[in-house]
Order: sequence, then structure tokens, then C-alpha cells
Amino acid sequence: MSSTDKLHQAGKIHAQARTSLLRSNSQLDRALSNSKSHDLPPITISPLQGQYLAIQCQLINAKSVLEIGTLGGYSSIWFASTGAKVTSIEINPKHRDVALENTKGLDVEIILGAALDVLPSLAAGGRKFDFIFIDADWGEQWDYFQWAVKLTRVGGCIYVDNVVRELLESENLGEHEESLVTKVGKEKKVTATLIPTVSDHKGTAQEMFDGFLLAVVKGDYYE
Ligand SMILES: C[S@@+](CC[C@H](N)C(=O)[O-])C[C@H]1O[C@@H](n2cnc3c(N)ncnc32)[C@H](O)[C@@H]1O
Repeated sequence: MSSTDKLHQAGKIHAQARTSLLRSNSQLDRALSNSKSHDLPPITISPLQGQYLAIQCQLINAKSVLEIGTLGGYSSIWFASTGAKVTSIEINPKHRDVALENTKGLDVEIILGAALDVLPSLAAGGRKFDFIFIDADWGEQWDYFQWAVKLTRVGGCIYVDNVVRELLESENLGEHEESLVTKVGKEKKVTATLIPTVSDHKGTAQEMFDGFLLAVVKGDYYE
């Protein structure tokens, strides 16, 4: 089957899953249309991914979520829908302003700033989170991950989005090259896995294969 046919098939599978598994949510729909009317780029997580993240947070009974990369707050709304308090970091003031409109009335705090400036201050303030979602600058993922290990409670999870697509698009992908995956593999404080995904969410063949890294932070008693 050609990759065009596969994209078409993935589209059908996705459409069926969207129709069958998702309930309508007017706040999410409003957030997408408001973000579009403000010309924010269409680079949110997919609705099914949002539902996955919400399920994952419920599985670990997450009461506090840290998100790196707010955009218009679409994923923040998914996290807030679980009852968790959401802290989200965004570097772009326009994105932050639209996200404030979209998340009005929800327990979502948006911090304006560069993640690598904000994360150390959260750690210095003794903040801990149950779930950390990394979805900002691909070039800084390993730095975010290292801060996330410090900021996650024992038993909490770290989710890094777009890890497979980043590797697929990388010029130097080779067995012996260092990547986020190899670096995480050497980090003794976590147990991690890579979950490849296939989706037509972004609508191009190049972006159909992706996947995320999911890690759980271990306690000393596991070592
Ligand atoms: C893929 S979008 C986030 C999408 C959002 N999580 C969602 O699914 O609705 C990435 C966002 O990260 C922000 N960003 C990029 N570099 C950043 C940095 N160094 N610190 C904080 N935010 C950053 C971008 O401005 C953009 O809004």
C-alpha cells in the first residue's frame, strides 16, 4: 500500500475513532475557533490525543499538571477537564493572551516566559507536579526533561510529544547517535517507553507517523 493510501486509511480509522469515542465539548470547540480567528498556528494535539492525556491523568489521579507550551490552551482545557490544576508555560505573549480567553473559568495558570527560565524558578519554589506535558521547542526537549524529572513527584509521569517525528526528520538519525531516547535511557530516576502513533491529524503524509515518550519517575526504593 502506498503512503498516500495509508494516509487515506489512517484518516478513516481516525474519523471512526473520533466519532465513536469522543463526546462534544463546547469549550474545546470554542478554543479552536477562537485560536483560528487570532491566526494561531494549527499545531495543537489531536482530540483523541487530548482524551488519551486526560485518561492518563485520571489513571495516576493527577491533581497538578505542568504543561510546557500552551499555544491557545487547547491541551490545557483537556487537562483541566480531569479536575487537575494546570500550570502552563508559554513564551509568546499573543498565544498566552488567546489561551487566557480560551481557558477562562478553568483552574489554569499561564506563566509567560521561556520554559528554561521558568522551570528553575518553579523548582526553586519547591513546586512538584503529578504529570508534566512537554510540547514546546523540540531543540530543548532534553533540557525540559531534566527539569521535569526534578519537578515530578515520585510515581508521577512525564510525557514528551512529537519524539518520533523529530527523530524521523533528524538529519543524523543513526544507531550510534545520541537522541532524547538514548539520553532518557541513561537517566536512572525514570522508567520510560516510546509509543509510536499513526494519525491524519496534521493532514500531511510527512506528519502522519509520530509518537511520544512516556516516563514514570521512580522513588529511591526502586533503586
Ligand atoms: C505545539 S505548540 C503547543 C500546543 C499545545 N500544547 C496544544 O496542544 O494545544 C508549542 C507552543 O510552545 C511555545 N514555545 C516555544 N518555545 C517555547 C519556550 N522556549 N518556552 C515556552 N514556550 C515555548 C510556542 O510559542 C507554542 O505556543
